Amino acid sequence: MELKVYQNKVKVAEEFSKYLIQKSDTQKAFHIALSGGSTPKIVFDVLAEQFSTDVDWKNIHLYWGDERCVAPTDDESNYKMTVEHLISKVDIPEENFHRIKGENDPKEEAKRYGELLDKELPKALGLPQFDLVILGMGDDGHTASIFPHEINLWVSPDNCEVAIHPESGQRRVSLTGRIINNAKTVAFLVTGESKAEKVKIIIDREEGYLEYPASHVAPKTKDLVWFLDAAAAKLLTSSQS
Ligand SMILES: O=C(O)[C@H](O)[C@@H](O)[C@H](O)[C@H](O)COP(=O)(O)O
Repeated sequence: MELKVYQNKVKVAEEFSKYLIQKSDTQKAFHIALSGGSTPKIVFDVLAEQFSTDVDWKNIHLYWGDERCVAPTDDESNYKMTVEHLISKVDIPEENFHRIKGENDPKEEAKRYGELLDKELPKALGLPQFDLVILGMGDDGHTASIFPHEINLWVSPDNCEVAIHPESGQRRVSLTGRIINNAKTVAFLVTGESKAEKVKIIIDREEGYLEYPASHVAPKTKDLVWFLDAAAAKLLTSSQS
């Protein structure tokens, strides 16, 4: 596991953009699972506005790690956010992005998307393999849309599951642990003081850390990188950050 700590959200966004450019510069299809949330929004803005010509978008294939069960025009939609902050600003072919259809019946969509991954992604150890999975982490330690109250979904035998937001009751379709941990690389994008306590508990494996889904992110390749701002990393000892 590697920790990369930067002064603020914009610096995290700039440095992650450079990291993504370096990782995806392979002249062949690069499959990414995107996250929702406020941190990726800033990353997408910076990537689109400062680095769009540095990425060979025809080789980039975008998927989502989770999606709210809402229409693609709904302000809650991760797809809508990604279109507004990234897709609409870069020259990525229409056939290169594959949204989770939040307007569909959740169970049927979880099945459909799971089958899409089986069909479209390269395989490793018999499972679909992303080149890069981008994850956020909620204040409660959730990641993708696997929440602490449904942590059993992490070990689902399926590629995708239907989850329920603990406060709003909103249904979501989420990748499960078997796909996330089969990725070549997983990058957390975590910023803000509200994350500091869980970042410390999870990274230091403090008592009770396994209650938090984010602590179960452990790619088999061991290629796990945390991009943190100083606020989210403030409780880590200096040797770690
Ligand atoms: O659909 C979502 O909301 C995200 O996938 C979710 O898992 C997000 O990454 C965390 O809630 C952190 O969000 P912030 O980046 O806004 O803190």
